[in-house]
Amino acid sequence: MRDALDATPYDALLLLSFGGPEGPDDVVPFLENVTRGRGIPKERLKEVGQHYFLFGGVSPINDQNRALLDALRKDFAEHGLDLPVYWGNRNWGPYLTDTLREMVADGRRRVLVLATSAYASYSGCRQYREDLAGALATLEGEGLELPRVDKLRHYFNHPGFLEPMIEGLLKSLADLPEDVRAGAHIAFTTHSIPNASADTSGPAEDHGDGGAYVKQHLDVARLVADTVRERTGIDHSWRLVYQSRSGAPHIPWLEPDICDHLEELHGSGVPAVVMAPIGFVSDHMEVLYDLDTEATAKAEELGLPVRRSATVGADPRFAAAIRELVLERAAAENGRAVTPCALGALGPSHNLCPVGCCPARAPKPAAAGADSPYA
Ligand SMILES: CC1=C(CCC(=O)O)c2cc3nc(cc4[nH]c(cc5[nH]c(cc1n2)c(C)c5CCC(=O)O)c(CCC(=O)O)c4C)C(CCC(=O)O)=C3C
Ligand SMILES: [Fe+2]
Repeated sequence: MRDALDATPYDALLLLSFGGPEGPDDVVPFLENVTRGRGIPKERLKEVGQHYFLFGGVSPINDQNRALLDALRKDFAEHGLDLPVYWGNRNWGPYLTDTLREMVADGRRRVLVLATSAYASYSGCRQYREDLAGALATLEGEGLELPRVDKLRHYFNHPGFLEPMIEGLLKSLADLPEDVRAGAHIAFTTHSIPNASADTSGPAEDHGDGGAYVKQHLDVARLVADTVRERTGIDHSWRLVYQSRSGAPHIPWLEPDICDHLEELHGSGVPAVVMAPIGFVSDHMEVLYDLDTEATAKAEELGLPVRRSATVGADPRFAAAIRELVLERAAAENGRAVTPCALGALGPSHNLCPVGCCPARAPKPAAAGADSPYA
């Protein structure tokens, strides 16, 4: 029998995600929650609403988070790690504030947060930290004793995040017709963000020359492409491209867009493409609509064979990686020496976001970082 694992000082893990509508009546209020104070054009919102209505008003993201919760609980139980796992969202129920209130009622004092975003950026990191601060402020206003909240480091370069991604990509390549397979190009995709956010993503030392967001994605793309070459013997061409752009057209966002990229590839005689959404943790709406619907229709129009590879989702290797990250962080908090696990050229990401990491346009309190107003 294995020794029980110990996550002290932590007494709970909180899965913190985006949230999504669960039926047609939820779509408009959900989009209002997402875009409150963010200046997204009305036209774009109508369009995005249609994406959800196309799927019955249901985002797949909630079921994927339920599957991830199951995978985490199963993995923890199998390894004798007695750590309760909770779930709260930024934009739809179960709402973060309600979950945190429930955690306080259950007596949780040291909470470790797993956000469903693997990379540094305002949208993928600080915005979640702002939501945590907002939830803590609400609970403080209710006179509750606040738990201490920490956030797990970015896991984009953890083998448990990368291995399922590589396997999915190999599967998609194998699924292409044989005559075009060897010549297939890999389009690694992630969410486009404003250039200004990309340039200031990550700690200050990364700002300016593209920022941590692009650097981290390029590191993953290179690693995955290298591994595919080692395993297949084929050197596929690849590029990091972007999807799901919103915001006003005159504001520069990361480019090229996947659809423009497909057109360009077709024009230069590339025989097939695999789209690999390395920027996302699960097959949620951005993947189902922007890649599987829109970009796939574009490829069909061009007569370009295309496949889309799977995201990690609730893969048991990802759940195991989260367990390892939890134990790694617990050891660090206890002052024990640990060797953080990370592949690629960048090394393990910081445990505590430094002051000025992924700044917001308008500064707001953010928890679980060096500038947190909550210890
Ligand atoms: C970096 C990043 C991630 C990856 C990291 C992470 O996963 O957190 C991500 C994930 C997601 N984004 C999602 C949905 C939306 N994002 C929007 C808007 C925006 N996203 C942005 C960035 C990101 N977004 C940005 C810079 C905006 C512009 C407005 C702003 O500055 O805040 C809008 C408004 C309409 C639109 O413009 O599209 C929606 C509906 C969903 C849920 C999907 C589902 O329901 O299955 C998920 C997982
Ligand atoms: Fe988004």
